[in-house]
Parts: sequence; structure tokens; C-alpha cells
Amino acid sequence: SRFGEFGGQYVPESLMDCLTELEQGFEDARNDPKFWEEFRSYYPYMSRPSSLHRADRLTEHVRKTAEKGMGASIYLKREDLNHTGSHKINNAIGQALLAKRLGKTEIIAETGAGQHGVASATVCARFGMKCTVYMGSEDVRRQALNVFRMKLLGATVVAVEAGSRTLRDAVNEAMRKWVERLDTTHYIIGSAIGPHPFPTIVRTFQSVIGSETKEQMKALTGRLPDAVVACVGGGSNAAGMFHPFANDPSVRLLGVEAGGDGIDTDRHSATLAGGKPGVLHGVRTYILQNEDGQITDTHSVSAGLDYPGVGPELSGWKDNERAKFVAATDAEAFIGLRLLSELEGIIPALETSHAIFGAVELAKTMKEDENIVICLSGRGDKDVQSVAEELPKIGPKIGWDL
Ligand SMILES: C[C@@H](c1c[nH]c2ccccc12)[C@H](N)C(=O)O
Repeated sequence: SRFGEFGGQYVPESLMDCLTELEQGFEDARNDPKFWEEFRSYYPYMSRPSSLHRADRLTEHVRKTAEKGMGASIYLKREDLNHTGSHKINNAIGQALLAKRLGKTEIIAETGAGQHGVASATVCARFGMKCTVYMGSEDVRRQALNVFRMKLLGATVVAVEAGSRTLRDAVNEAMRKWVERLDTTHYIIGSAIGPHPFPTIVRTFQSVIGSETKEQMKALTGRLPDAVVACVGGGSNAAGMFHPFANDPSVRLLGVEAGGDGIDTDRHSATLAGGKPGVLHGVRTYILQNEDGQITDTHSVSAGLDYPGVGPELSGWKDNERAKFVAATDAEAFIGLRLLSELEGIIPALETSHAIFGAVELAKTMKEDENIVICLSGRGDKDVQSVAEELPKIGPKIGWDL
């Protein structure tokens, strides 16, 4: 349950029973081939395995702007083509099957941007389980479309009025409610955060991303990729892409956080770049906090990365330097979004756009015979409206100015 000095269970006594039962149930399932057979039986529904292919024009763009002989080939792992439009379904299906195995009949979940809420509501509809999603009232207001989708999928959305009325308050409320209804209820947490065993559970289900990537790159290129890149909010898609490569030192791991208006401002969500170790939501990890230890308000143009904590496993990889973490600002994320849209005809989620910008910068520093894979964690349909107003500000069409 430890990732270096990070991880653990910093929770009230009343939560320990829940966590102990969950840990035993998860270990049981994880070691049972029948559980994984059942998980894979939903691959057609999830649209797994997700495809992986080369981004030819994005690679060409990098080579035009890099020095001679430089510019790694960029490949895309298409988690945006999964059912519900992101990697979130991997964790939701896995945890719902685990809940059923534990004899639970209802699910609770938290959400901020709404993606995890929608994924949880989706699997509960599929499995016939009652679903209650806790969501900060500020997020209910600004993510109305996803609230509508959750209700359409049969879930109940509870607006949380405490604190900043955003994601971190939704996590608190969901944990409080879980303690009250442990015997019938499982809490499907939306990212690789929270007290042990949650970060391990989420990373295990999301590892389908990295495991498939390893196989697909060996088939396509005959070897391991030289680097893999993922955006980092709570860290679920990054943990899932990185973990299968953690013991392959030749594979560089790059996480790209939300730099907002810049990490030298107080308006960003770059927890690993600008935070320090502390405790949040029952786990020791890097968090954005002021000198009194109060959690600071975060900002990102992408709601999915807008979280003041990060998974403890990523904090461990930062401290033992297995992974490198950088931050892309809102403006740089828009550049990543436009590059992929105009050069590959793929509109990525704003969260994912941070990883695209980071991967392009990394590719410029690598040789042409090297290969990078970007975890394309989500599609951008949800963002096109909010982006439309911003786009003119970031200058002319990128694709044509080469
Ligand atoms: C990424 C996902 C999410 C859901 N729960 C989270 C907990 C911590 C960090 C992120 C999340 C998203 N923000 C959402 O609200 O669904």
C-alpha cells in the first residue's frame, strides 16, 4: 500500500472496515482467472482492445520544426474511442464487477467534470445497479450536459454544497456516504487517488492501456516504445499507461500536468510540479497547499485535470525519478488540441491536449528512429463549445503555417 513515502490509509477508524473488506475482495478477484475472464467478456461493450496507430502528419510537423535527423515517430493509443469517450470506462467496468462479486447492489461515485460520473452511470445501467453520483454544485452548474447524461442513464446526481463545491468536496461527501451504507454499497472512485487499496485498484484496471500498448508496439515496430506520454489529473490514465512499463528502464515515462495560467501563478493544477507532500482524501501524496496546509484552489481550462491532489503511485515515481512530470499551460493545451485536430483529424479532450503538447516537445528532442506513444485518454466532443470562444485568440491555423 506504499509507494515510497506515499500511499497508506489516513482515514477515521469507521472507514478501516470498508477498506479492509475491499482490499481482501480485490486481492481475491485479482488472483481469480474467472474474474478476468468476466472483465474481458465486456470488451465488445467497452470497445477494447483500443486501437494504436502512427500519427503521420503530427510526426511530419515535428520533423519540420526540429533539427535535422531529430523528431521521434508519434503513435496514438486510442482510449478516446472507448465507450463513453475516454479511459474512464476501464475502471468503471472493473470496479462494478468487483462490487457485484462483493455482493453490493448499489454504487456511489464522485465527479467534477462529469466524465467519471457518466462512466459510473453507464456501467450501473448495464449491470442493473443503483447509481448515486456526488458532484459539487459549482460543477453541476458548469457541466450541465454531463448532469443530463447521468440522469438519462438512470443515475441520481446529488449536488454537494460544502467547501469549494467542486470535485474535492464531492470526494469527501462520497466517502462519508460510503461509511453509512457499506453493507449494500461500493464506492467507485474516479481516479488513482484515495486510501489504499483504491490507487492500486484503479491502476490495475487502467493497466489494460499500457499492457495493450506494449503488445501493439512490439507488433508494429518489433520493440518497446522509447517513451510513453499521458496527461495527469488524478493520474488514472497515466498510472495505467506507465505501470506496465515501470520495470522497462529503456521506456521513458512523461506525465503532463495542467499548468493553467502558469505554475508561477496561483492559477494552475500542477500538483507534482508545484505541490509538496501532504495528506488529502485519506492518502499521503503530493498536494497543492498553502503554508498553513490549507488546500489551495486550482485552475485548469480542462475540468478533468482540475484537482489539488494526485495519485500516490505517481508521487512515488516522481521521487524515485522513474517518471518525469512537466506542466502545459491552458494556451499550450489549445495548441495541442489544434495540432491533432488539423493534422490528424482527431479532436482530443482538453485534458488529453496537455499530453499532445508535451509529447510534441519531447519528440523534438529525440531521434527519428525513436518512437513515442501518447495515451489519447479522451475525445473532445465535450469541449468543442467552450473551445470555440478561445480558438481565435491563439492565432492562425497551425497546420497551414508549416
Ligand atoms: C478525472 C475525473 C475524476 C473523477 N474523480 C476524480 C478524482 C481525482 C481526480 C480526477 C477525478 C474527472 N475530473 C471527473 O470529474 O469525472
